[in-house]
Amino acid sequence: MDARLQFLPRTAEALPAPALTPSAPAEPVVRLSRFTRRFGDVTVIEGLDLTIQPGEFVALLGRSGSGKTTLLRTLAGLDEATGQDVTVPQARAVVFQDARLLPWKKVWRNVALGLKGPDIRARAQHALREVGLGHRLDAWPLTLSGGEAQRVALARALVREPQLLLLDEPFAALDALTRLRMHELVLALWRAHGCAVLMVTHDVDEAVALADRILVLDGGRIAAQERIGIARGARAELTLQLKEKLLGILGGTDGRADHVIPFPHAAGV
Ligand SMILES: Nc1ncnc2c1ncn2[C@@H]1O[C@H](COP(=O)(O)OP(=O)(O)OP(=O)(O)O)[C@@H](O)[C@H]1O
Repeated sequence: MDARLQFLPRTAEALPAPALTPSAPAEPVVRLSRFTRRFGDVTVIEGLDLTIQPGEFVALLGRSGSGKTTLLRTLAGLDEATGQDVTVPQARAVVFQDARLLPWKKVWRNVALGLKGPDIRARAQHALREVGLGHRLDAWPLTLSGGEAQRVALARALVREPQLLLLDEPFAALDALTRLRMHELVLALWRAHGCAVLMVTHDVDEAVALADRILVLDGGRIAAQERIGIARGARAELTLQLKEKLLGILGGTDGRADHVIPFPHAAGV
């Protein structure tokens, strides 16, 4: 790890989200041990170990086809993990690149999907307020912008109070300004809810801006990881330095990990 990253003090902003009690050593929310996934003869992930602590914000980078979505789908329970040692919390939620709203259900009903009880509209309303869309409760999904639809998808995830929030390139389809606003929103929601986050992204800048820890998946394993022990507000000057390092690992030149020339694996972690 870069010495500058290692020795800069952690500030309050960089500490885990507030729902945690620092005195109680918490169990990890995710524990994968020697996890392997094959599709036919092709091994996508091999012998991968991964632990995520409560309240931790982890970004997962990797070239196209490196298995990021496969790993995320396993953690979401959407892919089989037969015979594997996989520990994930029951309370988990996923947000994909596209919002996947049901167009025939009003916005609040999309958020409340699967919830039970007399107060589900109020719960959906609360979640929609959190993402700044309290006024679009009765709107139809097709009347929303792309950014608004992703906010609804976030509300739908958070209304379930997940211990683990899985984000699969959630901002990739948004314009640059909307993406920056969504970064601020996700950080605010993460702090308010105290859940652990695993975010798949191709965007090194996004990973540096948001995460406590960045993992690079390559060759079916975690090829590198970086911990960022400084406040998010103070990261701008580090971005270039860290970006160069991560792009070196990914073998890229333009900030998008899927546009890169093959590069030898970095040292394991
Ligand atoms: N259901 C499946 N059947 C067969 N092969 C699959 C299946 N799902 C994924 N794969 C293969 O596994 C590999 C990893 O796919 P995955 O979608 O996890 O990669 P990724 O890192 O998320 O890629 P991208 O960045 O392009 O989204 C790819 O080669 C893909 O073709």
